[in-house]
Amino acid sequence: MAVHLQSSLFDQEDEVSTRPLRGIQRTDLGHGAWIDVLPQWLRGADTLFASLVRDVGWRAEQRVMYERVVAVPRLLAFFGRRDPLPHPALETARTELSRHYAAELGEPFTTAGLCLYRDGRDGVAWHGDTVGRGGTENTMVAILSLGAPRHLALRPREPGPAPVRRRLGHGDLIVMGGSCQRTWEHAVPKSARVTGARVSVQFRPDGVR
Ligand SMILES: O=C(O)CCC(=O)C(=O)O
Ligand SMILES: [Fe+2]
Repeated sequence: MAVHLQSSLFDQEDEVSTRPLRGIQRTDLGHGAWIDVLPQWLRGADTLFASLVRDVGWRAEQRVMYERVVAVPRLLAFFGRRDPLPHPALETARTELSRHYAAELGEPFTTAGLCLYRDGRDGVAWHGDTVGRGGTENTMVAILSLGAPRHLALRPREPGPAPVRRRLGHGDLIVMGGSCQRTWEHAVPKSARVTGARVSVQFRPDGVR
């Protein structure tokens, strides 16, 4: 697949590994929601990005909108708890996240959802991950971002707290936690300023979608 990785996204270590999660910074969003952010969590992000773009069986999806079938503007792949992940570094990343959040989350991260945003015309509209337990229970969704930087925008469902926006760069980690999936919504807005492709890897516990 012809996707473009900016040459300024330098992280050209061949070996892919994660840095300690110790320094992760929490922001309380209000309404019981929070985000944790750790820039440059991953070393060797170029290698992992290239490998995922090349090796993952990306699927185009369609959905019905205003009675018409339209293409979902991003490519997708999903790995359930028993599926081998498409790169060993993702297994390590999932294990590290499960260890770091064990006490607070009370269960491990198990599944991995992958999205490929081919350029700035791809994006995802406002939503919460509420298909499963995230609609009724506190949970966590951890996102590793690779490739061209994109914004993750967050807004509360009920008025009160101010919306927030985080620029997710190559190798960055963001974790949405607490009530975030049911009391807030998130989106990756389309943008004419985006210069290349981005891969997002979302780790979730069982039953959260
Ligand atoms: O691209 C991202 O990091 C967010 C993806 C997302 O919100 C989702 O797939 O549910
Ligand atoms: Fe989401």
